[in-house]
Amino acid sequence: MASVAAKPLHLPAATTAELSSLAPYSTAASVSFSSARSQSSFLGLRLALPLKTPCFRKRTEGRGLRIEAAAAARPTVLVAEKLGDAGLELLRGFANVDCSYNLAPEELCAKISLCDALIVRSGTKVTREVFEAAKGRLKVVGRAGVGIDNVDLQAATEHGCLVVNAPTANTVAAAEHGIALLASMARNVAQADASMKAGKWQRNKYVGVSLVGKTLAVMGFGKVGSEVARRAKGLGMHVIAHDPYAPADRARAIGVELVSFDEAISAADFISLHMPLTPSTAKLFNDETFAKVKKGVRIINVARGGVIDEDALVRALDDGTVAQAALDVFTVEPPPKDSKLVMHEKVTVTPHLGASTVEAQEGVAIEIAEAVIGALKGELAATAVNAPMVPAEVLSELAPYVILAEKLGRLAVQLVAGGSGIKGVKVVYKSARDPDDLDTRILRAMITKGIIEPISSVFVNIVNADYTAKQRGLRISEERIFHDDTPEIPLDSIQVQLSNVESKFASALSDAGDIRVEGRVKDGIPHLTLVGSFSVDVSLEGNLILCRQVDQPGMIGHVGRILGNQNVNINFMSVGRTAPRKHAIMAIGVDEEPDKETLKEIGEIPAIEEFVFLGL
Ligand SMILES: NC(=O)c1ccc[n+]([C@@H]2O[C@H](COP(=O)([O-])OP(=O)(O)OC[C@H]3O[C@@H](n4cnc5c(N)ncnc54)[C@H](O)[C@@H]3O)[C@@H](O)[C@H]2O)c1
Ligand SMILES: O=C(O)[C@H](O)COP(=O)(O)O
Repeated sequence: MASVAAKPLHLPAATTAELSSLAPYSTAASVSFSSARSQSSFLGLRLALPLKTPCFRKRTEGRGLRIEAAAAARPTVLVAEKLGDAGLELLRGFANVDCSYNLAPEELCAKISLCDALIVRSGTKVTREVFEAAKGRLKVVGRAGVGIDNVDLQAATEHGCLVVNAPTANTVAAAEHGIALLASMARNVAQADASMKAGKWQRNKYVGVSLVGKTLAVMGFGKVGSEVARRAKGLGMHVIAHDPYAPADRARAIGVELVSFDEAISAADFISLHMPLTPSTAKLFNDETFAKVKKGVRIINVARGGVIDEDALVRALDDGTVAQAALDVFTVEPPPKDSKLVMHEKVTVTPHLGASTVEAQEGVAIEIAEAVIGALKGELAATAVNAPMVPAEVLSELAPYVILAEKLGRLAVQLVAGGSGIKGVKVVYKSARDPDDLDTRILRAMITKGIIEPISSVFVNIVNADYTAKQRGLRISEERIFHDDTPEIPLDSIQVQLSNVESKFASALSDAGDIRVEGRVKDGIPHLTLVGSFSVDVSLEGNLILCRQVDQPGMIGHVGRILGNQNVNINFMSVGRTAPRKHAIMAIGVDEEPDKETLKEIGEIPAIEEFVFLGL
């Protein structure tokens, strides 16, 4: 293989396509492309650049290109429920913040198309209608808390909208509230308080039960459940837990035994609920379940109202199966004023106060503001709910491979002859890493983006890549090949194969008849290294002309002259051949897009057998 560098390499610069993709948006800050590129590329520029007025100036800085928004336009964040001041302050430093609380569903739908981000707590239903009404502008929904059962995740994913939550800042508050309800229920604090305020002194009526030595079953041994368990042990309780997905050693470490569902509910004097509301936990506590509990059990729920069949609970309270219940959450919030459950004398209630401490709300507000700002900047949030969580260090290591992956997808799809329809995509990663040490989800998403975006109006990002591929009937399979090299480098090469398609450039077909392109990262720059069965070596910047020719002297000069005459700048040229004087492939990287006449002239060179122009 001969490789001729016609010009020194440039670091990746924003292409014409990228610049034009910025057009419908303006931005709060600047987006810069340097050798490693900004993380905005991972989620797609449209996620990073949310606003409307296009007003960019280009200026070269060192070896990269920087694009800055000349307009002072900023993204808009709609805060639909009360959020702590510290979080609001952070948001205001970056975006226009509209705090509009208690919006009716139609008011939310009316506002949302003007917003780039929406922040809610548990009181706002973010339905499919909201995503549809957003008309593609909404880039991120931030749930200032843990439970995301009020957000239609499927609709968010289909619309390429990232959902992030604040999963840790209210854990202790919720656990403390669970313990507060446990203790106050056992000692009838709320009932006795109401009675005294009604002028009564009922010491005999409000005899309670002790906690020490009693068995508490923690149902759902996650963040809140394990904190409740820890505290209950401090109160001298015997704690068991049921959680089908919790590791036994985590439970053992705090002296808690993990048991089956039936064992837990039949042994417990107190049952505390801490699982999420999902299709499999909805109404998990029902008539059938209450039939198995120890008679006179007491139940605490600071998880979600929907995990209990509330009518069944009223029946169980009425017949004494359940002695008392303490509830912070309800199937419908707020519950109806005449709710039998809320009004039941054996029930202690609070209006979803689990997360409502000053400390927790400050923490949640900061956690969600940071996640939303990060997402608007195009970074992958560590608390993403509907996208793969890729740690920052992994992202930065994979940055050039992410660009390579998208470009290979873009190249491969442009080699398909119209009408042949792509079905199967195979990606082969060659790496010295153990498969567990190489997270390819983001690479797969970017290949999908590269394949789908040039042939459709769909905007693909890491959130909706798998969904969009499935929608289009695109099957993407991945294969790892072990490469005997240093595992310091995450990948040796990425190969993209499109099966069962015809190519407009027959030389791109492998012996098996698949379109095949392979690339590597060299000095941080993505390179194309294989087309069909031909080795080449060309940096993936700007545009590419691929020619198959009879290998003979003067070809490089001939094509170079035609391009030069039209003032088309060549940034790289590489020739790969099967054998001297047989067939060769010439890959030419060009900064500008040659006009049709120029391309025709190249095609008319007698030794050129086929050629194709590819925009990257
Ligand atoms: N009342 C409040 O204000 C308040 C505050 C915080 C959290 N919450 C709610 O508490 C719940 C727990 O929050 P978290 O932060 O601990 O979440 P988490 O994800 O850390 O823990 C949930 C646990 O439930 C387990 N689980 C799932 N399905 C289960 C099942 N069928 N049976 C038993 N366990 C199951 C999971 O394995 C996980 O360990 C959530 O519903 C959350 O919305 C309420
Ligand atoms: O899931 C949660 O984080 C809690 O239920 C808190 O909800 P809230 O933010 O509406 O108080």
